[in-house]
Amino acid sequence: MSDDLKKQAAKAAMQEVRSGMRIGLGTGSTAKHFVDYLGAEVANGFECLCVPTSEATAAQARSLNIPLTTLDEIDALDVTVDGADEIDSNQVLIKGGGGALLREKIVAAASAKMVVIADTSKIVDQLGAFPLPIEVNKFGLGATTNLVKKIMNDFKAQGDLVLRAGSDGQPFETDGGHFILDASFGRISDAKALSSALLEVPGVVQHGLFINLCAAAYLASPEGVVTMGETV
Ligand SMILES: O=C[C@H](O)[C@H](O)[C@H](O)COP(=O)(O)O
Repeated sequence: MSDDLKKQAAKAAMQEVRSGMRIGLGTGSTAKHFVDYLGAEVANGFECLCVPTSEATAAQARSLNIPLTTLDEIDALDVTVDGADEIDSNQVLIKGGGGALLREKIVAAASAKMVVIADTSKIVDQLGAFPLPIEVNKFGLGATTNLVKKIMNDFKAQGDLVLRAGSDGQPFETDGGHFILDASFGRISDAKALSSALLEVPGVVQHGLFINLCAAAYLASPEGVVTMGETV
């Protein structure tokens, strides 16, 4: 997706925020543009209190003087704006391509409204072409991997399960100190059942299926920004 389309989606979603709001800040190359736009507004006197979904977003927000807090200091947010790897017509998402899915899901669930920003290439008829990120505890990695493989088999996955590697070739470590398994399903026909099955595995911390969390989406195409769900 072109950077310009990411910017257009992020700019369009700025209409979701008002001065005085408590805002969740997503992670990734699209969310980064939203944080830039928000930072420009803050420089002009816009007031907000924000919770970042990753250390990377926190660093960016601090550099822009965006006031930050935590979900220990406040227990609810008005809105969260975040990217996605896939979105279907029911606004079910796959997220976690950047490894931030756990904090992203915690922040989205604490928000009155989650807004997705992406380009229209992220819209899919059926979820699953993008490998599903599954965040797992380091302890018992082999046993957890076997149980996840069994679930993939039960759900007729068409691809492999891969331990994500970082740029140094070592296993990628999340902000929470966990590993990520990327599960290539090919197609996911029952996201709810898959979610439940994965969460039954003791070593699975969380997965990247976001169900009943996304309320609205701004999706940019070369022809303009289309919306899904309850935009303002
Ligand atoms: O862990 C990362 C997040 O879920 C991202 O929001 C997602 O991967 C989309 O990222 P991008 O906007 O860079 O395509």
